[in-house]
Amino acid sequence: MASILLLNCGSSSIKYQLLDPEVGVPEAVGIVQRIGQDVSTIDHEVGDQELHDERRFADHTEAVAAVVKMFDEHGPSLDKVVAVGHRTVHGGDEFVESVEITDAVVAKLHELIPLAPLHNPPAIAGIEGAKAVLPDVPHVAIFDTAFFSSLPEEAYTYAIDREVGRKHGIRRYGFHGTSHQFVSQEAAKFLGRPLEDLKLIVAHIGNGASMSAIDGGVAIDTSMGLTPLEGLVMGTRSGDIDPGVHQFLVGKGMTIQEVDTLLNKQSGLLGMADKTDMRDIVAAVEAGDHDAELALKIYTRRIVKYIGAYAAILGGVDAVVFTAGVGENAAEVRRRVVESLSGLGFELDPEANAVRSKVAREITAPTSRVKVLVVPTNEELAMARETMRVISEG
Ligand SMILES: Nc1ncnc2c1ncn2[C@@H]1O[C@H](COP(=O)(O)OP(=O)(O)O)[C@@H](O)[C@H]1O
Ligand SMILES: CC(=O)OP(=O)(O)O
Ligand SMILES: [Mg+2]
Repeated sequence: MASILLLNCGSSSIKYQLLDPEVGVPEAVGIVQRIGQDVSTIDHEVGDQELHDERRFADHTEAVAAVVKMFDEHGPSLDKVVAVGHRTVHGGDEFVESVEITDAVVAKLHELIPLAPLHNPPAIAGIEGAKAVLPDVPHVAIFDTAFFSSLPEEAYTYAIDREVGRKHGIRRYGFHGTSHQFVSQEAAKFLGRPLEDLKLIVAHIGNGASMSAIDGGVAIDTSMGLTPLEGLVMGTRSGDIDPGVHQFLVGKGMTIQEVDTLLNKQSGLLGMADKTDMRDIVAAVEAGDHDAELALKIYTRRIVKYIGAYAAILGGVDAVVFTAGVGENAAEVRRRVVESLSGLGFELDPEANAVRSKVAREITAPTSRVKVLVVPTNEELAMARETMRVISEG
């Protein structure tokens, strides 16, 4: 029995699991939410016990301590943990694959904070918090950016002055890589075809959202860029926008910091319709709310645009794959996207699309020119496997 503790520290949350990668079924699963707000919550599931607590966690350090306390009080014991895997969003140029975390690695992660200000500080807090409690086991950093280190030069280079680009390391990195890779492998298994033969478009649509074009298992393009702001419309992020907006708003009296906060935290679904959660958006649309309807149209249109672009870049597409919180659960989003693509031969199977399930499934009709799949992601399982690989090779 080799239990691995997996920590996925987001900007305001920590998702965690205790998992033996060979068994695949978690021994414990939990989530801390609304870290830093007036009331935070922690939910810890072990066996058929579901524990819930509400308290303020001022930061990720306090939240990690609360997670450890849950394990101490309700189990399972962390004594048999052999390694800890940490989701680490930005690896920059420095890290193109997972690494065992040393003090030097933590120092580099600090240097990368400007590239992922919402994501890297929580990861560092998670690493420091978990190392304090489990100092004698290896800790492994698994980078969102690693899977996209295969991007061709013409996909990762921005069309700006090349000296400025090189000097400051301005390039597309791509994020959610662990999920894009895992889901593409699962899609190949579902289709019963070798991944090497498949042209796939993966849409990882959660609170943060990104798409990728994957040719034979290799990522050749992705929608997130230097930072996790580019690309799709997200819960609070604008995604693609005219870069001229920055200068324009600064001219109107905003500071560049305020513009950055606007685009990262006050835009997307929240900015357009006052709600970040797709369940609330869909409910508002059903109630006839015009802002929510417009937000959903903009949101789905962006996904449709990327599908068209990536089908063209790939030179054909075998399957489009939806995953993550919205992709797996929001049938209305999938319906709108697939129906918009009818001109390209996409044909939705409405009954299959309405099914709620935790397993991979197809949601298009047998006559559809392109298959559309829903494939649940499991970043924690992929992270556990990766952690085992690093420590056994280490
Ligand atoms: N049943 C549901 N129907 C529609 N959307 C859902 C449902 N459950 C979750 N979501 C959406 O998924 C999002 C969370 O997705 P997730 O992949 O967990 O995101 P993240 O990892 O970025 O926190 C929520 O903000 C919500 O918009
Ligand atoms: C990189 C990123 O956007 O991550 P998340 O979806 O967890 O916010
Ligand atoms: Mg996520």
